Amino acid sequence: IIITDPTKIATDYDFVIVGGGTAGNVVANRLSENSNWKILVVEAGINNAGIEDVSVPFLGPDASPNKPWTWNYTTVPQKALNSRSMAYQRGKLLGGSSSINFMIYTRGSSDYWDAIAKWSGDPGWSWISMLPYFKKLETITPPADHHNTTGQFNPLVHGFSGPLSVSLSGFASELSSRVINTTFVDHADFKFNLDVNSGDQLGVGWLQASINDTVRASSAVAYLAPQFISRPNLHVLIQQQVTKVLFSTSHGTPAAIGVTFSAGPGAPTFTVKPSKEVILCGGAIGSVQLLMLSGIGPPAQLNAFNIPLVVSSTQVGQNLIDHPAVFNHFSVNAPQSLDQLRENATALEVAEEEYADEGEGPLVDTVSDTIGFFRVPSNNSLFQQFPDSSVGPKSAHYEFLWSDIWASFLPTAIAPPTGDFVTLTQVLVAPASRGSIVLNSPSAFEFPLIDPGFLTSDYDVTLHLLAFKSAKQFMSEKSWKGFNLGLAPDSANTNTDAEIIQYIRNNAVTLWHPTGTNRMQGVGANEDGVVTNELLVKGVDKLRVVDASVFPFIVPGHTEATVYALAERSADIIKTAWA
Ligand SMILES: Cc1cc2nc3c(=O)[nH]c(=O)nc-3n(C[C@H](O)[C@H](O)[C@H](O)COP(=O)(O)OP(=O)(O)OC[C@H]3O[C@@H](n4cnc5c(N)ncnc54)[C@H](O)[C@@H]3O)c2cc1C
Repeated sequence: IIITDPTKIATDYDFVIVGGGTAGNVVANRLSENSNWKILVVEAGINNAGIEDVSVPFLGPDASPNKPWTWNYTTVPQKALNSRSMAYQRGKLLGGSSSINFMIYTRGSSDYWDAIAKWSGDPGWSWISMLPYFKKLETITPPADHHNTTGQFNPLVHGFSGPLSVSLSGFASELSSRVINTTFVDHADFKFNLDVNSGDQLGVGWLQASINDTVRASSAVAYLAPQFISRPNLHVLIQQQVTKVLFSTSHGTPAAIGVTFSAGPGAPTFTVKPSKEVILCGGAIGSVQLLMLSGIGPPAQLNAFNIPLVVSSTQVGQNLIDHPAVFNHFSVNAPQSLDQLRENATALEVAEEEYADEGEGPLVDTVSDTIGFFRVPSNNSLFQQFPDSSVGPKSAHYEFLWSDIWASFLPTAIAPPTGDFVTLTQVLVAPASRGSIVLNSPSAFEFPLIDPGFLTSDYDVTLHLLAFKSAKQFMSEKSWKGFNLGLAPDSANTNTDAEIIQYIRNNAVTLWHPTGTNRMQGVGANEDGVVTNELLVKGVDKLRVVDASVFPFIVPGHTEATVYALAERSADIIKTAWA
């Protein structure tokens, strides 16, 4: 049941989940499988239903920022990016960021999950233990054009009956054939990978996306589908922001007993008290801010705003990791490129009609349909200066995505009015730089200060430089002769290493993957983690965090699939704890 009037909620909940985003809806769905438990989700944003920008895959980049359904954060000036600030939006609607993201579905590598298991001392986080959760959460669905997908993914490592639809591209482009062709006829560095989600991610393969036929599959679409949201024991309250977690401190360890929430500054404040647990699923920014406002965080920061300390937890808001990306534009000899959709209103109308009438055409797809993961060779001099940042020998340092259009998230990289382009996006998936989130106000309605610390490690600058050279090499292989006409003017001044580095500092943007700000406790780690391996907040009872903030390091890939799997396992942990 979706509730909009806060006075209509019940008084006898077992669990209160803060945030109906990617993780929150998974946990709500799984806990409400037990009809003896009553669940309340409190979501700050609006309902996702009926928003076109949020549903049509091709419009993904238009779903944010500065929409009524986004948290319009910006970063502080990034000193290693020539002091640029950038938009740092998150989804503020049911589905959270899974309702506004680009639907790229990557699980990371087996190394990644094994590294979390080792870090936390919990074998339940290992690849072998998490693979069943990935299978449980997904249903591989046919692409919109119903082409034969044999040889484009490995069905043995996938699920076919989970809530979340995952599919391959449903609109064939000349670009993707060239990308895949490069792996067969060209350089050995660029090998084909049948399935980058098999645990072995290295190489180039077909991209899997959280799309169901012609529409986005978000955690709201999947986990709050009619058959689930109709459960009488699952209540989802929208447009109410949780402002504080309440603790009982009467005896021994403080225990979370409830939360307060409100529609905004000046609006009435309400309280709800579940009998079992409060579960924070507010995301890597929201959950951090809420913990601090509730008295859990670095004491000096809380003191600065006169917030009474409940538990000193120095790592809340620290260890912010994100993926910096550079969108490289190549002029191409491809009159059929998707650039026509942004240059020619009639072409866009035709595509919209094709989408509406037949469920086909370019609008069924997200920004890319191929993806590649690569390592810098171990004999590179970089590793004489710096330790290897990758999570293991089978894991990438950088990633490529190819788009059949001029794509950019930089206000200054404006698309030329005419011409055809390929965007090769290079992403640093194993960055060494770390940032932080700190409070800026004691009010829940003021944004915290967000500093991803992009490229503050020189190691990351060199990795991006190497990735850029590798991107140019890829685009000059035999398969691209006559097609690739060279770098577009915005990246033409990149002949020397110094020029490339300047170009990277001027052009790097976020891929919106903030991770790690409430990280799990490491076994024997010198520094304190915020949550245990079972995601309980250390130092208090009956409070958990289940979202992208708990990962101790960042996935070499995109974050949504990892959050879905994390939430699936967390639901099992919670069910076992209260069995
Ligand atoms: C523009 C963009 C593009 C992206 N592209 C991709 C991609 O292509 N592939 C990919 O894998 N990942 C992508 N990501 C990242 C991915 O979507 C996120 O990492 C993931 O969805 C995070 O899940 P979460 O559950 O941690 O947080 P979210 O999904 O953000 O959920 C948090 C929820 O909590 C709510 N909330 C927060 N605070 C409160 C509060 N105090 N009270 C009540 N509610 C609250 C929020 O409104 C939100 O609904 C992208 C993200 C963005 C923003």
